[in-house]
Amino acid sequence: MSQAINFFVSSSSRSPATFTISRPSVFVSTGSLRVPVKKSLRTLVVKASASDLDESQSSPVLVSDNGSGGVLSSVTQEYGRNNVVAPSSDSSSIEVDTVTEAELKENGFRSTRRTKLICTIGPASCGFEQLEALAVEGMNVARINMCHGTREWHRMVIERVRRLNEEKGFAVAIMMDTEGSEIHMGDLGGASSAKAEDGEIWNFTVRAFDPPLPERTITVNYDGFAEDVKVGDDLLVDGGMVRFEVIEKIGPDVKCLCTDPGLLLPRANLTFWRDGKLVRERNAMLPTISSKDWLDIDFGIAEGVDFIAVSFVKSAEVIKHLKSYIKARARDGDIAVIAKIESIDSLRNLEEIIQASDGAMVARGDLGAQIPLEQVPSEQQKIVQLCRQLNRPVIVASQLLESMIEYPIPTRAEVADVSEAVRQRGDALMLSGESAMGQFPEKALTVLRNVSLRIERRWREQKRREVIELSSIASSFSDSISEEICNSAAKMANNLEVDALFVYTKNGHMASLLSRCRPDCPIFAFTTATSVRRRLNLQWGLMPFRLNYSDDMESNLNKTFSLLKARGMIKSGDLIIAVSDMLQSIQVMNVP
Ligand SMILES: Nc1ncnc2c1ncn2[C@@H]1O[C@H](COP(=O)(O)OP(=O)(O)OP(=O)(O)O)[C@@H](O)[C@H]1O
Ligand SMILES: CC(=O)C(=O)O
Ligand SMILES: [K+]
Ligand SMILES: [Mg+2]
Repeated sequence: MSQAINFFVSSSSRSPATFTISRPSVFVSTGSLRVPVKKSLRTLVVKASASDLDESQSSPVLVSDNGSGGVLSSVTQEYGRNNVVAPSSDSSSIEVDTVTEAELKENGFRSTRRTKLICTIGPASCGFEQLEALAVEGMNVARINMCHGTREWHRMVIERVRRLNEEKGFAVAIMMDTEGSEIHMGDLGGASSAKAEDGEIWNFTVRAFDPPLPERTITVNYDGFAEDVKVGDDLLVDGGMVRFEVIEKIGPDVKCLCTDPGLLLPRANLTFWRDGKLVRERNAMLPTISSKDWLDIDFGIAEGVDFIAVSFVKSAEVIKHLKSYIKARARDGDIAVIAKIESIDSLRNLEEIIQASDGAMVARGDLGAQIPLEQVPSEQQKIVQLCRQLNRPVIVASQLLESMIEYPIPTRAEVADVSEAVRQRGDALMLSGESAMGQFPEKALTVLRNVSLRIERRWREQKRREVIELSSIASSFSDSISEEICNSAAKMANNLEVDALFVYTKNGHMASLLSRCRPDCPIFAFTTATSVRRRLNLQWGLMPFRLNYSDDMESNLNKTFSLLKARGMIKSGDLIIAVSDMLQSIQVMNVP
């Protein structure tokens, strides 16, 4: 007979709620239905247990068959009996971005990309057609960096992305990245770059100038700079791209000798080192969110960005503060806050920072200017793993394809670096200069996409399941149930080799719990809110759909099946597992 495990869990919406897992078992018996679910020889035999057919128990049976065109469960049997079919005349529709739809149709479920891609938008990518080309190529999130450009410029980019989404059916989310108040150079008086030659003396000053700047002059944003540095200190631009030695201090001016020549870029980061150690003087006391950042944050809230990435986070407090600020001000209060891990302080308080935030970014550019470069890869791995444990999306950022700023193909080493980030199963990869001001933004994105697809496929083919043991993160009993359901559903999905996981989730939490398990199949996440749908764009393996649905899972499933079938995105016989945060159940079924 079929093996069923029934859990009785209190529930408000249905009477009496039953949580049932019928374990599929291979057996032959009259009345059971045989369903070939895969091309392999495996056969799923399905039968409703007595309790499942009990009319008083309206919860669904979980393993079911579509042999006769219906889904077998107490509820769907009613559909079958009364010839109630899925509400195909339902006027509501299902929204999914055009890229996901095309990918699904062309390559099928299994081959869709799981790793998400972020592009920093700058002069090389801000045109409507350029943005469209990136969206077509798979950009999930567009990042605007408030270190550069005016608010008007950023508003224009946001408007274009929105228009692209509305007119062309994309679902590109927007991430705003704050400037933060670490020490950096000014904007070079409008020049795009300046060359510092070996042996030249440059003046680093905290004085303000009207452009043009005097020759070999660099303005510094931090007033305490001239007091904090000492003669003999090393001054590193962008973590060592150009190096100077402090030779003289004259009031607000600091004379520096160029010891490693190179190109100075506007607003480049500055660090100073004494006896081989990073100097953290009063600049360590600078606020993480400056007054300019607060204005930018107000701008981001007003524009309704999806994510705010906070630069140079030092502690969890600033994240908590920003989250409550957003909650009080944002219309739907759901801008996700991403903690950028790019300083020594953020590494010291890593766990509490990630715990407080809605996601994290391994911002390797500035991180590599604060810790020895050889330490960056292990910190990356640690952050990626910790985010996975704590169920926070994680972005690996900076210099992934740095050479593609100038060249149409990447170096082998860059491809290896991207592969490693994909292999670590980070949620997202980010382009910076490559897409903001490089010569080949689309080509760089294509490289990220192709490497992601290949590594993900190889992983699946090798059946390299995670060794990572996911610890429980739930803070309430009901969260524990959700977590157990998602862990079990993901495991079942792998073992049964199902085509897709379906998750019905109002706030996205169940979807993220499934994503955390990194299952072999893609996860279709159905949510009622457009903002949640965009936010889920950042998470590994999730394909976010917007759909209106009810508390009745059976009708939701039928509605989804008919809408997706009509769009050619699924077909009869596809095997899926469905979970939802309304009715805590796991259902395994073939698409009727
Ligand atoms: N909006 C913009 N306008 C002009 N140039 C930009 C813009 N955004 C980015 N860039 C250019 O692209 C480069 C890389 O972008 P990126 O966002 O990584 O900035 P960054 O200066 O390295 O700072 P961060 O540490 O915040 O990432 C920048 O140094 C800048 O030259
Ligand atoms: C992305 C970023 O801020 C960095 O790498 O420093
Ligand atoms: K920034
Ligand atoms: Mg940075």
